[in-house]
Formats: sequence, structure tokens, C-alpha cells
Amino acid sequence: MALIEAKDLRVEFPLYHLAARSLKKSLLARAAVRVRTDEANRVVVSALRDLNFRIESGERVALIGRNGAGKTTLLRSLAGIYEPVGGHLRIEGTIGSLIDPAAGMDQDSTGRENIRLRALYRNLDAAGQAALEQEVVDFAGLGEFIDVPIKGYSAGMSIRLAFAIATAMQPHILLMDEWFMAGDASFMDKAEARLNTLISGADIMVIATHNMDIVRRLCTRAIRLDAGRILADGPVDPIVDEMLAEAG
Ligand SMILES: Nc1ncnc2c1ncn2[C@@H]1O[C@H](COP(=O)(O)OP(=O)(O)OP(=O)(O)O)[C@@H](O)[C@H]1O
Repeated sequence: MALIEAKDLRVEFPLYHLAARSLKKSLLARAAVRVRTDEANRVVVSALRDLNFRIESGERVALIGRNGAGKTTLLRSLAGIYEPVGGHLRIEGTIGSLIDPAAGMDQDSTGRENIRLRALYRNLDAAGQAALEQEVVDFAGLGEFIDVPIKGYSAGMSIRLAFAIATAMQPHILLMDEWFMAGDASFMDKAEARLNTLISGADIMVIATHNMDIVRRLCTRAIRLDAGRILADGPVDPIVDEMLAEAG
């Protein structure tokens, strides 16, 4: 059984480059709600503001909302990439992330070395490591590029490798950003079957996307964010219909 529970969850980003007082002032004046000065007198963007929700086993949740609403920030907070500055986040279950192809990868190491590193993080025994390596190498289909440092990979090659690694083990909680749709067509055919298996095997799925067809097809619940707050939370169709109607 998996669970995600957020209580008054708050995430902020300091804007270090906003050193000039006048710029700070004018920004604060224009976006008084979103940008504030914290206790240490730093200007910060409030990316997520006091979010409360509970996601239980069996739920397929879409994070939707316009650019800058906070979808990716929420996904990354659930993945443990961002630390909340306030509130509480409770996660039960293992997490698999299809969020950022570069996350957790060493750019100076080859594809194969990155797979081995990942197997070590996962505490696999020698047989498990060998099996993971073989499976990922076969699925990624990078040919001799598997033994080239990944900083030399094209965007599509990086996605193939990240996708193959991330989908090689079944998590309880699957977190996805829509980047995985960016693969080339022949790869996506192969990827789709694997993704479907991963989604149906996960207790909980959370996906951040602008694609309402994906939302309607894959999800049972939508959380609509706006300026870091929850605007609506419930069954997909009414929330998506309302958002599309507003967009005109
Ligand atoms: N690393 C960061 N540093 C500073 N501000 C950030 C950072 N990441 C996000 N933000 C800010 O947090 C807010 C939420 O951004 P986020 O990327 O979560 O939105 P989103 O809903 O995923 O948008 P999009 O649909 O454009 O991907 C934005 O105002 C953004 O500028």
C-alpha cells in the first residue's frame, strides 16, 4: 500500500540574482503575492503555497495548470529533489521518477557506467546488477553509444537511457513529467508498452502535463494548480472541462 500526504506544504526558491534593491522593490510591487522577502531578507518566489492533499493506493493523479503554476515543483518535491520550507510531506512506498533525464546521471561516465552506478544505489546483488545492466542496455538500444560518456549524447539518446533505467524496476509510486513523450516514434512504440506495464503495476501515479488527452485517458483525479495553490481537486472531467472553457 502506498500513500502521499501533504499538509500545508510550502516550497520557495530564493532569487539570488535579484540583488538590486530597486529591482526587488518593483518586482515585489508587481507580484506582491508570489514574491516575498523572507526572514533572512532574501527575495523568494513562493512556488507552492500551503498545499493540502492525500493520495491513496489506486489513484492516478494529473497535475494540471498553466505555465508556472507549480506542477513540476510539486512533482520534484514528491521525488525528494526539492526540500519543503514549510509543512509536512508523508510518503509511503518506493518512488520511481520519470522527471528529469539528467537527474541522478553522471555526465562524465558512459551509459553502461551510469547503469552500474544506479544498480549500486539500489543495493542489488551481483546477479541483480548484471540483469539490470542487460535489460537496460537491450531496451535503450543505443548500440556502441552505451560505452560513450553520456555528455556526448543527443537529447533523444539521453531520454532513451533515462527511460530504460527508470522503468527497469517497478516502484509503488510513479512520478512522471511529460518529457518522456519526447522520444522518437520508433522508440515511443516500444516505450508505450513498457510505460503501460509500469503504470498499471504502480499503486499510485502522479503525472504533470499540459496534454488533456493524456489526463482523460490515464488519470482518475486532477489537481489543478494556479500560482502555487490548489484551484481544484477532484474527478478529471469537470476540472478539465472547466479549464478548457476558461482558456476559450
Ligand atoms: N529552480 C528554480 N529557481 C527559481 N524559481 C523556480 C525554480 N523552479 C521553479 N521556479 C518558479 O516556481 C514557479 C513554479 O514553477 P514550475 O516549474 O513548478 O511550474 P509548472 O507548472 O511546472 O510550469 P510549466 O507548465 O511551465 O512547466 C515559477 O514561478 C517558477 O519561476
